[in-house]
Amino acid sequence: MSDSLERLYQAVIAARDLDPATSRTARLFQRGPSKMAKKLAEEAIEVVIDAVNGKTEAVVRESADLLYNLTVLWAAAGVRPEDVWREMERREDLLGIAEKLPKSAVKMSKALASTAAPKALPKTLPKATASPAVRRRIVALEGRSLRKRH
Ligand SMILES: N=c1c2ncn([C@@H]3O[C@H](COP(=O)(O)OP(=O)(O)OP(=O)(O)O)[C@@H](O)[C@H]3O)c2ncn1[C@@H]1O[C@H](COP(=O)(O)O)[C@@H](O)[C@H]1O
Repeated sequence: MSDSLERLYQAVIAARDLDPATSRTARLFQRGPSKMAKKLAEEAIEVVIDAVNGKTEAVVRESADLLYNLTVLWAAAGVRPEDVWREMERREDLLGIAEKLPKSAVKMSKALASTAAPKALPKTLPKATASPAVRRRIVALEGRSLRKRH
């Protein structure tokens, strides 16, 4: 998928300077980031509505529109696809799966950091039987405390 997105991103960059009368991408660049953001939000809502209504094919089509509008906004914001892949890899290394740090883990790590003697983290992580949320939280805390040691 990342190859397709990277090809699309390059095509969007190339289309930026085309004639807005014939290129939708050039027209989006001409109208600026607020129009791009509006289109991206509209596409996201269309994906949500089609998914809730079980329209799988429509979800596929609208998701392609969503990704197109996302790459346009990335280009306008100076974000490259590889910047996003790097962030996803960082999260995968930290949490084992590419997702944001659970809010509760952030709160817990702040609470632990504020106590005088930080509680020692378990030497070994709980067996895989623990719920993913628990495993992620401990891994996340370990990740944050490791960062703090630098
Ligand atoms: N991948 C896409 C792409 N995906 C979706 N779209 C456009 O995004 C629209 C989907 O958004 P909407 O549902 O809002 O469509 P719409 O309601 O007709 O649009 P508006 O009335 O809101 O303007 C589609 O109708 C397409 O016109 C795309 N337009 C261009 N590309 C690629 O972008 C590159 C540059 O193309 P041009 O913009 O044509 O130069 C090329 O590689 C294209 O393949």
